[in-house]
Amino acid sequence: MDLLRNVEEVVTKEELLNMKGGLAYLGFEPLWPIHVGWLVWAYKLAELKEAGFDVVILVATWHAWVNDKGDISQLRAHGEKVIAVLDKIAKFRYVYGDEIAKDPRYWELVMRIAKETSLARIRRATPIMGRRAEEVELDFSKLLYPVMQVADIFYLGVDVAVGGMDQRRAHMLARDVAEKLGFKKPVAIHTPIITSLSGTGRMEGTHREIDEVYALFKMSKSKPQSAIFITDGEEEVRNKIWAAFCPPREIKFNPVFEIAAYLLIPYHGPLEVGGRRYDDKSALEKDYQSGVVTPQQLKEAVAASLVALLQKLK
Ligand SMILES: Nc1ncnc2c1ncn2[C@@H]1O[C@H](COP(=O)(O)OP(=O)(O)OP(=O)(O)O)[C@@H](O)[C@H]1O
Ligand SMILES: N[C@@H](Cc1ccc(O)cc1)C(=O)O
Repeated sequence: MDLLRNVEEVVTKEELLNMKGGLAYLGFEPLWPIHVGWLVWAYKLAELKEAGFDVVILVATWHAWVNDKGDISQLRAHGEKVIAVLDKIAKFRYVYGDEIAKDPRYWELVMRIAKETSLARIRRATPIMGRRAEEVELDFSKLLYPVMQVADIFYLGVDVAVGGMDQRRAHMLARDVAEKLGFKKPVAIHTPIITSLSGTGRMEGTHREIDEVYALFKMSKSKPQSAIFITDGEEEVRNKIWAAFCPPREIKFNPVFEIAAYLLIPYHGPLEVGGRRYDDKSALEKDYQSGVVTPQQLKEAVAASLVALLQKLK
């Protein structure tokens, strides 16, 4: 099993390759319906499980409440629906944020981590909650969110922290604080992010770090027009893909190409495009960039394959 395939970044590869199993974790804010971007990490977690890791998923009810996504009981109900989909991919273990928050030891960890962290660093970590630093100024609880996410890692005893690229600041903070507090330093695996179906628009004048760019322009359930939901029917999927941003010969921030490259080819391949079969993303990349594969061909192929994949998860 190649754990390094279809990941954007591993910190560090050597540490991961030297591991013989351990606890891998990912957290999500439970809100239904989820979009297809989530499948990228779900399949990576399934690979980790297959490789012998114990995989625990944190249903982050508390964090989602802090992030204004609903009250705890509503969020738990959303979480159940997400778990029903993940169950079709692999049997993972689940813990709930509101359960671990009942333990005083959890809050002791929060305080110890906060003591080792500057306010400036916490402000820079807000992409992990899908927000810009300016947005959290009026609600102090949101500044505790990154500290809680790091506390989750130590509380659960995580060896490998998994998340999309927009989550990297939590994991880098956990690595730094682990050293200061003498805790186990987690390896971080960051999976690729699928861009919003409407693309990024014009990005000039925005000198942003890459994880901020991802947080702003990713396919996101907060922007329903940007996303293909797991609940979308065949016609909806086809219409959305048909209308999606998909510039010819351009693969960067091209959501249709990314769905093919990061989701369909690795986990539901091979992908049949314009009469050719692709079981490796670099071949499709080359053919798309040279114009051998057109946006229309790519859209047709992605829509058909995605409809079939979603069918399996319903
Ligand atoms: N577009 C995407 N492509 C790939 N992974 C994603 C995408 N969006 C989110 N993720 C990953 O899914 C996990 C949950 O993220 P998050 O709750 O922010 O997703 P979301 O559904 O877009 O929510 P929101 O709209 O509230 O930001 C994180 O690990 C994140 O990196
Ligand atoms: N920050 C994550 C959710 C999360 C919450 C707590 C964690 O420990 C990990 C992840 C997101 O927005 O999706």
